[in-house]
Amino acid sequence: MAALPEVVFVLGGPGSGKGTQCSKIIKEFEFVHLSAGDLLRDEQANKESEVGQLIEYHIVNGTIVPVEITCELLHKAMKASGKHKFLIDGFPRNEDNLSGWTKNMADKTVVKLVLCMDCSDDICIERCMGRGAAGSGRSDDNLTSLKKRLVTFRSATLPIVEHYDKLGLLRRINAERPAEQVVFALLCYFGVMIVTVQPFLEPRGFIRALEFIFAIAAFASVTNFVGSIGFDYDCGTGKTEAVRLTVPYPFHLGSHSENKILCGATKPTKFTFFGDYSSDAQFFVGTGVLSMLWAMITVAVYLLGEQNYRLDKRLRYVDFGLTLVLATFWLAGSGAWANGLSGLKHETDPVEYIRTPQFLYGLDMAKLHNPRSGSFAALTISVLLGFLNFIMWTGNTWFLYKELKDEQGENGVPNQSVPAAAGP
Ligand SMILES: Nc1ncnc2c1ncn2[C@@H]1O[C@H](COP(=O)(O)OP(=O)(O)O)[C@@H](O)[C@H]1O
Ligand SMILES: Nc1ccn([C@H]2C[C@H](O)[C@@H](COP(=O)(O)OP(=O)(O)O)O2)c(=O)n1
Repeated sequence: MAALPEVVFVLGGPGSGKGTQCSKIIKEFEFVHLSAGDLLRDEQANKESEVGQLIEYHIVNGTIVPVEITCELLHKAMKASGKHKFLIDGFPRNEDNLSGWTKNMADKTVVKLVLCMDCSDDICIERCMGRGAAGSGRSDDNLTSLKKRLVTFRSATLPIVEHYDKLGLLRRINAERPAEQVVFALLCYFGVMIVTVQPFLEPRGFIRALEFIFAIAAFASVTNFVGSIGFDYDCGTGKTEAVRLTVPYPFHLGSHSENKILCGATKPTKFTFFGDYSSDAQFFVGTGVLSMLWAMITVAVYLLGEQNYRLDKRLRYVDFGLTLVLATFWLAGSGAWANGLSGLKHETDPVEYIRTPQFLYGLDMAKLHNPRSGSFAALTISVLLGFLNFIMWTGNTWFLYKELKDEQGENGVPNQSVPAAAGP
């Protein structure tokens, strides 16, 4: 099922800079800017509109137009854009706006964030008067309308701001600073809330973060493993000496030997194993390292370049292809490593070891007693982690495939692939 359209509301007093900042945000982020005030002014300017006069009355008096009108205009504009992410400025402005939105749009959209532009009345008035003097042509950029609008903002809009604050969706911005500083703060919020967290709330990003952790866990449990077996050596003087032989990664047992001085002898005794399980272990570890690297690269891309990732289909095909290859590697690697581990356990069984004279160099086997085996649990867990990785990478292949397919429009045009048009 396709995700619901996302909405960021931008609130603030008249002249606080909502429109100015929205037009800067959409240059950096793939959002469509919809200004409730602009939509109402356009409707009011439409000679055929039945509600034009009603809108004009509210605008001049600084009061709020009934939500049925505003919500329908917003809904129409959202549908007409064909896009998925909206920056809605100047809405919801009162209780009526909020309940109308909740009734008609709450189940069709997700509100991701509410930005509030904090600005003193004096600065708001100064900016709106400046906007009027610069030729905005707006019937409400005059002192009388402005004073009424500020009263409306305080009495009707601030409770809505508080409502979103309680929901944890509100971000306040000091809008009195120069526009460049304000936009910097806003872009940080967008970066953190929209770009950083969002990809990890979707299956692709969430599973990729888990894959990163589980790939490390899988190969680290093999590379960090140092197993051991032990037994006692009878010195023949009533004394025994404990012998411990290590079984280190990469488990090329034939080339690993240990020299031990036993019972004060002048020459050391060489102990070795037979067998080679290094190719199974190294293939498994290699798959883990490759997976970790790919997960790291894609996590960085999701974090810093989610938009580019969505826009560039080649990137998504590469992600899909490599994820599929790594899923296959995990299956092959885990299977091979499970088989290798069972051979390794057999080869390093201490009971067998002390009974097999040809493995020992000039040792009297009758002097070896009390075989002790170390724990291989970490390696058993690594096999399980390998198969878990296989399941995750296969699952992610499916989600990446679904994403590629879902975002394919009717004519093969990706639904979200075109950056938003510049706003007003
Ligand atoms: N940070 C700012 N510093 C100075 N002037 C600003 C700033 N932000 C906006 N303005 C100016 O103030 C006026 C009102 O801005 P606008 O974005 O239209 O506000 P709003 O949409 O909140 O009514 C515009 O003339 C704009 O150029
Ligand atoms: N949700 C809304 C938004 C605006 N209006 C009306 C009433 C407002 O005073 C005017 C102008 O809104 P606009 O957002 O353009 O005004 P400012 O950007 O805050 O100066 O439109 C409304 O009735 N309901």
